Amino acid sequence: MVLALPGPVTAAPHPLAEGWEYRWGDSPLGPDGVPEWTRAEAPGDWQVIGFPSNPPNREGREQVWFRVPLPEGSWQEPVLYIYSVDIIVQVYLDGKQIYQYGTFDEQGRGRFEGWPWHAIPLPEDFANKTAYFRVFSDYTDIGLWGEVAVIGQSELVLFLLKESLNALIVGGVALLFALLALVFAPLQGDRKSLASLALFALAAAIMLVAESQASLLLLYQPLFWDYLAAGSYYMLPVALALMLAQWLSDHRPRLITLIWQCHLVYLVVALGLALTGLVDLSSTFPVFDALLLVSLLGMTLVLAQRYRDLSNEQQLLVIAFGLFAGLLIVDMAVAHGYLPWSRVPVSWGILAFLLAVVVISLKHYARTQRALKQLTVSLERKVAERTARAEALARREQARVRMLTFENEKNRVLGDIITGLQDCLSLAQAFGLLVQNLPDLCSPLRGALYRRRSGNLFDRLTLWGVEGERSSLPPRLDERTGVPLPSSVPSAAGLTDGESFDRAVTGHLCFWMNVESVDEGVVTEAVVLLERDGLFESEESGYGMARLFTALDQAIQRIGITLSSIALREELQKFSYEDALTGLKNRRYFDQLFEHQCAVAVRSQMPLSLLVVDIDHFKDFNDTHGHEAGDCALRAIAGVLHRQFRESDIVCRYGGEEFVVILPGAHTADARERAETLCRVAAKTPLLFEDKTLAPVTVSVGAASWPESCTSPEQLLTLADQALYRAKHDGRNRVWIHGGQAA
Ligand SMILES: Nc1nc2c(ncn2[C@@H]2O[C@H](COP(=O)(O)OP(=O)(O)OP(=O)(O)O)[C@@H](O)[C@H]2O)c(=O)[nH]1
Repeated sequence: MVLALPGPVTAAPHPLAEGWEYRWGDSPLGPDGVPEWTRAEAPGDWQVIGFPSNPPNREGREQVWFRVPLPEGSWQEPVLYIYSVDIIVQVYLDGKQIYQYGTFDEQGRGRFEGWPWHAIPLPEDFANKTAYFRVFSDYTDIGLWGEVAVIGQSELVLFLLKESLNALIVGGVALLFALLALVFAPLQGDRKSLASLALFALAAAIMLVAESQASLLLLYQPLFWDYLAAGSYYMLPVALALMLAQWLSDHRPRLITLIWQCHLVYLVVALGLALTGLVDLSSTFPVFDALLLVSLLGMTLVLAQRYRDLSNEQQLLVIAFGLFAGLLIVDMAVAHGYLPWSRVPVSWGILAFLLAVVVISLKHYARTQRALKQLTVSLERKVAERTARAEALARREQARVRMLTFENEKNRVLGDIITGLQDCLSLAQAFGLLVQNLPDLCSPLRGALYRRRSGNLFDRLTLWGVEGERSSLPPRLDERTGVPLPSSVPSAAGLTDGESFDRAVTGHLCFWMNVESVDEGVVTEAVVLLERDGLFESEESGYGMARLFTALDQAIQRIGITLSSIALREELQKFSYEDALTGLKNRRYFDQLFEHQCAVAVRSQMPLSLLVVDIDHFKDFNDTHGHEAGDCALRAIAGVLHRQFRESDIVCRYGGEEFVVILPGAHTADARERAETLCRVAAKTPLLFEDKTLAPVTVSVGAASWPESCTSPEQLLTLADQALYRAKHDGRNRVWIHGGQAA
């Protein structure tokens, strides 16, 4: 028993710690209706007891009397303060009932009406008088409970407030907790855990306030506060077990689930029965306490088993839980009289538990903040990376669009070049066109076009984009420039790797323009060298350069193919104008050219002569030496003709053993002289055939000149032919000039 009140000082509270006696049973009433046991002289067996609670040998009895002498002292408005009574009481002094709590029936029984504190007003002359207490209880405990003291009315209020202070403060803190947890529960990930914490804190707050003695100062409704205290008290194990279930969510023991379910059911059933009047609220406490004891032990057992599996934070909570549970058990033991009465600081256990939660929550908060910070940093980094990727993609896309536009433009230029080339009759004409248009195709790259002159030597045909002096592109290409020569590069088309070109010509792009001819097969007819600086300097340069290179390579291959067809056509054309046996121009060529030369002569008023040359007795020669020898003779005379006349003269085989020579600008005298020389040289030219030297053949020549022989140059052939006839007729191996004489 702890009486927290100060010692017996006048005007100070005086605890009634001594002189208590008890007596089982109920007093008979005297004729005046006053219980006889309130008279001092009444016979009876009063037993001494340390404190008027739970006298020994109860044996199911529900009625007991206590008495105590009241102390001396002077108090302002003295009251007899009793913390509480199990469960109803009447107080007598001087044979008069001075107080009653609860209703006693005729059998001296009554119902539970709450556990309020009692302030029993005392008359002024109470000193040294004996106070009698008639108590009824069908509860486990019987008698007075807590402090019993004489105290002044105003001191009592202060005393009650002081005693309740702890509970009120902790209750307020717990209520704040509950509200915070309820507010944050919907926002946090572990909302079940927070919700059960909120439930615990709320139940603890209500319990502490409802159980505090100050609550009755606010509202003197003992049963209301007791129901509130009971409900919140019964809710505590539900909230506790729910919290444990959350902590052990990985391996939630069924026992924990069973505990909170049982307590919830008990709460509803007990309060329901008490509220409907089927049982007294007081009688629900012992059962609950027994259940709570079992539950606490069960929870402790589960936690002890799982203690090692728990995190440090959970272990801290378990320790706080242990403290709280221990205080609860002590409180129960005090309440049921197993331990002497004292104020058990259950509120401190609740506070410790809540503080542990605060510490952990703050730690969690700090950790969450750190994680959030890290998440923010990593998100920002990711956003930056994605932005950079998107920008790079956009730049690449822009470059691709530029490239496509560039390629489209180049394809158009290439198309024009190919169309132009298809109209060309000769390679010379084709290269003329390339000189004009290749810069367009290759721009903005600076470069030059080289054409093979002979062997491995290439002449620069054109240069674009740079001043000649400052160009790194050489005027000629040969082995010394480092450009791979056609003979050492079997297939330029196979080289599609820019690096190969780098190795070939450092700093330049080099393209081979291959042309296929009947005579020589595939030869590199031209080389295009491009300076690679200045274009696609961005990060996509590798990509752009590779595409550009591929596009140009394909374009130049197409040009090469087109040039090949021009070369072929040129060769075919050459063959159609050339006599295969002698290599001289043929009659078709003569016909076209003679007409042209006639026109030129008339236009330029330059003289024009024509010789018709015929081998004499060629039939006999063939017959004598054979046709092969005849061919040999034809080639020999062709050679003489080729050597005897100038570049500007045109020598053609007219057919069979007959030749014609057009002499632009030659008068009759010139024609005569040249024809006579021809006759002489032919007659002296030995014929080598199959290691034999045959006798030379002679030729007869008929000649005619414009304007001496005729008015129109077109008449020259007829006139020269007539002259030839005269030369033959006159004996052959001679020259006959039309309109003149034989030579
Ligand atoms: N071997 C060879 N003989 C040819 C060729 N073209 C024509 N001839 C021959 O040339 C001969 C021409 O004979 P003719 O027209 O009678 O004249 P000719 O024998 O030269 O007598 P003249 O012209 O009067 O001196 C024929 O026998 C032809 O077969 C040729 O390409 N090769």
